[in-house]
Amino acid sequence: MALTLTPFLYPTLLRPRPRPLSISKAFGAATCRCSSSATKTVNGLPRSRLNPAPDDYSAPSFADIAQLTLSAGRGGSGCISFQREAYLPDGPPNGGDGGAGGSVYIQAAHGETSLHKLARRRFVRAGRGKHGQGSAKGGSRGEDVIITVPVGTIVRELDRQDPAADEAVTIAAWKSAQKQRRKELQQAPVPVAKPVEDEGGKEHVGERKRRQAEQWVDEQDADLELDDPQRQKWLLYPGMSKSEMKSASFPRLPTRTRLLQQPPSPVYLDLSRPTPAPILLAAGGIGGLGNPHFTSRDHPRPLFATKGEEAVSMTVALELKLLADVGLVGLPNAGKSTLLRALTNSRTRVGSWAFTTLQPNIGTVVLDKYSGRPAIQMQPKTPRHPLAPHATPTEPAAEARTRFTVADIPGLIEGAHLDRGLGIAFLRHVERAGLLAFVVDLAAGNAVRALDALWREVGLYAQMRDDEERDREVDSRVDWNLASDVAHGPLNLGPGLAEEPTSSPALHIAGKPWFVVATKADLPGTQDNFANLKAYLERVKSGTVPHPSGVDGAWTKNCAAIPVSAINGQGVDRIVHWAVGLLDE
Ligand SMILES: Nc1nc2c(ncn2[C@@H]2O[C@H](COP(=O)(O)OP(=O)(O)OP(=O)(O)O)[C@@H](O)[C@H]2O)c(=O)[nH]1
Ligand SMILES: [Mg+2]
Repeated sequence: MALTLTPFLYPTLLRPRPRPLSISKAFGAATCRCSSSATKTVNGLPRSRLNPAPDDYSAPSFADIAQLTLSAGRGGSGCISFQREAYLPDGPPNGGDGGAGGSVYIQAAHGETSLHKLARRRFVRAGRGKHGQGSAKGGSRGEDVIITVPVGTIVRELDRQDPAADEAVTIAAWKSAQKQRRKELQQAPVPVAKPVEDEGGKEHVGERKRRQAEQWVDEQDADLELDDPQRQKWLLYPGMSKSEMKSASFPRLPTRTRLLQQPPSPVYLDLSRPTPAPILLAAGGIGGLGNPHFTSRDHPRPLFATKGEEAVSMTVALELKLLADVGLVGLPNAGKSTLLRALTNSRTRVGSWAFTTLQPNIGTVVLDKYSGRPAIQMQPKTPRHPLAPHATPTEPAAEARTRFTVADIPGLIEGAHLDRGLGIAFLRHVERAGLLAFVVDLAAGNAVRALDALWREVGLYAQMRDDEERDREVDSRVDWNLASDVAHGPLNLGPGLAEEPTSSPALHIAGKPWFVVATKADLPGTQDNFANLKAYLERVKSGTVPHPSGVDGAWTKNCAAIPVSAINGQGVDRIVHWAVGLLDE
C-alpha cells in the first residue's frame, strides 16, 4: 500500500535527480552565458567608452518636479503659574511665554541636481514652539527647516491655509458687525418695564427710561462680548469651572509684532541663481504670553495666558529647469548621449533604439590644459544675458572660462508638443541653455527635414511657454529688492541680488544662438546629406530661407553644421571651440 501511494504523496522522491555539476563546469557555463552579452564589439565596432554596451551606464535618481506640503510650526502657549514657596503660598504670577514655531525656508544651492528626494518626502514640517512653564521658564523655539533645491528651481504656491490671517479677517468682520449692532441697539425702542416705586415716591419717567435703556444696551453688549472671536485666543486656568470660563472677563489683547512676516500669496520664486541665504516660505506662529503679562489692578492674579498662534501651511509645486550652457536637442537615436559621452566624462546610457535616454543628463566639459583643450578667454559681455547661467554680478568680467555644461535630454519626435513620445516635458531643461545644439543623424534620412521638424517642435513649445508666462501674474514674482525691507516678505536676500532685472520672463528659445551637430558622419553615404544641410544653413544665414522655427527675429547670425563621428570621438573638439565661441559672444 505504502509503495503504491509513495509516487502520489512524495513525487519529488521519485523524480530523476539532475546530475551533480562540477563547480568548474558550472562556472564555465555561467561565464559562457555572460560572454555572449559581453561581446567585444557593439554595433559592429570595438567596445569602448564611446561605444558602450547597453548595460554600461550610470543612472542617478532624478526628478524635475515635486509637490510639497509645508507646515510651519505653531507657537507654544503661555503658562499660567504662580510662585509658591515656603512662607509664600500665594506668590506673584510667574508663567513663562511660549516659544515661537519654526519656519520653513528654501535655498537654492549648487551641488543639488535633482528634486527626487523632495518628491518622495512630500511633507515638510517645521518644529512647534514649546509651551511656557512655571518659574518664568519660556518655551524653546521650534526648529526651522531649510529646503535645499538645485539652482534653476521654480517655486509656485498652489494653496495656502493661514489661520492667523483668517482669524484677523474674522475679528475684523466681528468688530464691524458689533459696531453695526450697537448702532441699531441705540436706535431701537427699549422694551418697557413696569414702573418701579422709588423711596421718595414715583421716579421721574424720563430718568427711568434712560436708565433702563442704558442697562439694556449694557446687557446686549455683554452678550456681544461672549461671542467675541478673540476670546478663543485665551488659555484659561484648568481649575476654572465652565461657568467661570464663560463669564471670565479679559483685558485687551496686546498687539504683537512679528519678527518674520509671512510672504504675501501666491509665492512665486525663480531660483535661477544660488541664494546667499535662505528665503522664507512659511513663517512659524508666534508664541503665547504667560500670565505675568496680564497683571493689573483689575486682575492682580490673572488666571489666563494666551495660546500660541497657529501657523501657515501651504502646498508648493517645485519645477526644476536645469541650467546648462549647451542643450542637445535631437530626434531619438540621433546620437545625443554618445556625443555627451564624447564631450564629457558622462556615463549616460547609449543604445541603438529610440528613447534610450529617459531623463536629462548633464555633463561638464572641462577646458583645461590637461585634457588638451586650451582654457578659452571669456569675452566681457555687455549687457549680460539675463538668463546666462553661472554669471553672478560679483563675477569678474574677463575670467577665463574653465568649464561649461551640456544637457542631454530624451529625444523629441514629431508632435512632441502634443505630448507624443516623451512629450515636451524635458524641453524645459534646454529652455534656459545659453546655446542649443541640434543633433542630427546624417545616416537617418534627410538632415534638413530632421532639423526642420526639431525646430518646429521647439518653436511650438516656446510659444506655449510664452503664453503661459504672459498669463502669470507679474507681481507674484520674487522681489529681489526686498532685502532692505524686512516687513514686506521674503527675507535674507543678499545685496548682490538687488540688481536682478525684473523684466518679462518670456523665454525666446528661437532667439538663442544655435548650431547643428551632424553625427554619424563615419557612416557611408552621408556626405551628400551633409552638403545639403550645409547649403540649407547658408541660405538660412543669408536670409533667403526663413528660420526653421518660423519665428520672426530668430537667431540666424552664424548657423553652422559641424560633422562629427561621436562614436570615434572625431570632430568633437570643434564642437567645444564653436560652443565656447557662441557662449562668449
Ligand atoms: N556609427 C556611428 N554610430 C553612432 C554615432 N553616435 C551614436 N551612434 C550610435 O547610435 C545609437 C544611438 O545613440 P545614442 O547616443 O543612444 O542616441 P540618443 O540620441 O541619445 O538616443 P535617445 O536617447 O534614444 O534619444 C547607438 O547605437 C550609438 O552607438 C556615430 O557617430 N557613429
Ligand atoms: Mg540618449
